[in-house]
Amino acid sequence: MNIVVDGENIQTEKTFPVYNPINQEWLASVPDAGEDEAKRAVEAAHRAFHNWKHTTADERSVFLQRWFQLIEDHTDELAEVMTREQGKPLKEARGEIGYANSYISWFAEEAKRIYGQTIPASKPDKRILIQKQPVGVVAAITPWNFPAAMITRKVAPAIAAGCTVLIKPAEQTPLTALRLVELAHEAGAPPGLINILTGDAETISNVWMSDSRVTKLSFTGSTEVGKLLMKKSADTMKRISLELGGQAPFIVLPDADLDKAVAGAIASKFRNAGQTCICSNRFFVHESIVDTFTEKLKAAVEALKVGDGMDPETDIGPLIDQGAYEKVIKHMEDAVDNGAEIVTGGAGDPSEGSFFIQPTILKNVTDSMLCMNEETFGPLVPIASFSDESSAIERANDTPFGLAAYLFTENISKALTLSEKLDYGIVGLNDGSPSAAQAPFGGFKESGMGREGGPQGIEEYLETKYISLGV
Ligand SMILES: NC(=O)C1=CN([C@@H]2O[C@H](COP(=O)(O)OP(=O)(O)OC[C@H]3O[C@@H](n4cnc5c(N)ncnc54)[C@H](O)[C@@H]3O)[C@@H](O)[C@H]2O)C=CC1
Ligand SMILES: O=C(O)[C@H](O)CS(=O)(=O)O
Repeated sequence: MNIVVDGENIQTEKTFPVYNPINQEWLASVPDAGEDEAKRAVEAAHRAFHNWKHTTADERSVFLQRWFQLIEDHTDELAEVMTREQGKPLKEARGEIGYANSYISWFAEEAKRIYGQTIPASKPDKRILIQKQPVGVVAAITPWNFPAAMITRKVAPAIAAGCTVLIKPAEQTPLTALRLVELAHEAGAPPGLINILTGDAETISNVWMSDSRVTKLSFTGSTEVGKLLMKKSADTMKRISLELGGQAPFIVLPDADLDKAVAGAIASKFRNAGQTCICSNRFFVHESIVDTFTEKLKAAVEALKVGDGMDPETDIGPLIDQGAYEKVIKHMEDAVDNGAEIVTGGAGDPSEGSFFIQPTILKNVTDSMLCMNEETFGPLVPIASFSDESSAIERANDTPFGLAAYLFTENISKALTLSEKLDYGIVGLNDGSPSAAQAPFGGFKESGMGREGGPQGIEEYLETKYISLGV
């Protein structure tokens, strides 16, 4: 696989391997780009920006539609690449390609709706005109858990807005991103519009973060790295969008439809083997229904099949690496050591190089346990009970994170009033799968800043200018 800078396929002397997380099988070696390539990419993107920003909305939309169609036509191929490098089940990978593509189709339309304004002036001899202009060269740094969607969720609005892009995908999952960029060039991307580098994250990002020609950073990943990049953005005052960690509460009120709540728990917890930033992480279930809910959830969890993502029957693949595996086991063991009980699951596969963990439910969980205070990022369901709603909301909000929360109730006034009290950017109300390209995805507090998707998503790549006209 090649990286692409200024429309050219580039190889480097040094490369690094990409492995299949299910068996550590070598899949490919990709360029280990460094400072020189990172600088070349900025040159290319900056040069291309001075052309791309003058394209019409229709021209940008037509390019995005062509890219969309090529991705649509290559769904099976892209999904297989993703499953092999990331481990998620093929059916989920196909779903992600469709989800990733929905951002391209959404912003192919939004490109044509970048409206300005005129504002009535306070003086008769003035006219006030508001315009939106592209922010410039965008650095996009993305995580391994959604190797396609996290690319298009940034690149599509940036291009629609008239920007050019520098992409650094996660080292664990570069192959999907490289293939997406290949297809973008088949769709007619001009040289320098989309540049993608694989290599040492710190080396590449240090070049981009210190170059004032890079005017925007869009990052998705851990809060720790997000904070680091936010600091590095200050020297050149880059505009920044950060989609960071989560620690979603999942609250079940006594009047909830328990079948809906169980379906919502499965959807919000086990997608990508629990490796999504909006996965439910802490379950708060009213004491009057906690036993029934737990039994129903146990039956649903025990029906999930753990295995090779290439097997169409598989529901849960391996975790991405040893570190991810060890973190989930640590959370599980800490909870049991402090009094939690395993309802089902509880086993990992300790054989070397295997990162499987059985989907696990813990009951009698208390708020002091690690799994209730850290993002587990794995197939673990810690269930704590509550007696009154206000304490449940208070405990749900008691975290530095504020990305997604889930609430199940059939009482509409409780649904609305309690959703309003949840300090989260996303609330799944009787819904375990809130993500959609039409919705502004993003968090409060240390879960990040800015929004991706929805009408707000393109604003991240636009500057607002007003022209004061003397008449
Ligand atoms: N809010 C959201 O939408 C999402 C948040 N996340 C969060 O990210 C974490 C898991 O994803 P990871 O890929 O492990 O996160 P990560 O933060 O380690 O890596 C994300 C990206 O940042 C790069 N990176 C790592 N260290 C860097 C540095 N010092 N300078 C510049 N770039 C650097 C990586 O190469 C990768 O491309 C979890 O905490 C998860 O919650 C992940 C996906 C989506
Ligand atoms: O990386 C993630 O966890 C995604 O942002 C979640 S989603 O948008 O795919 O739901």
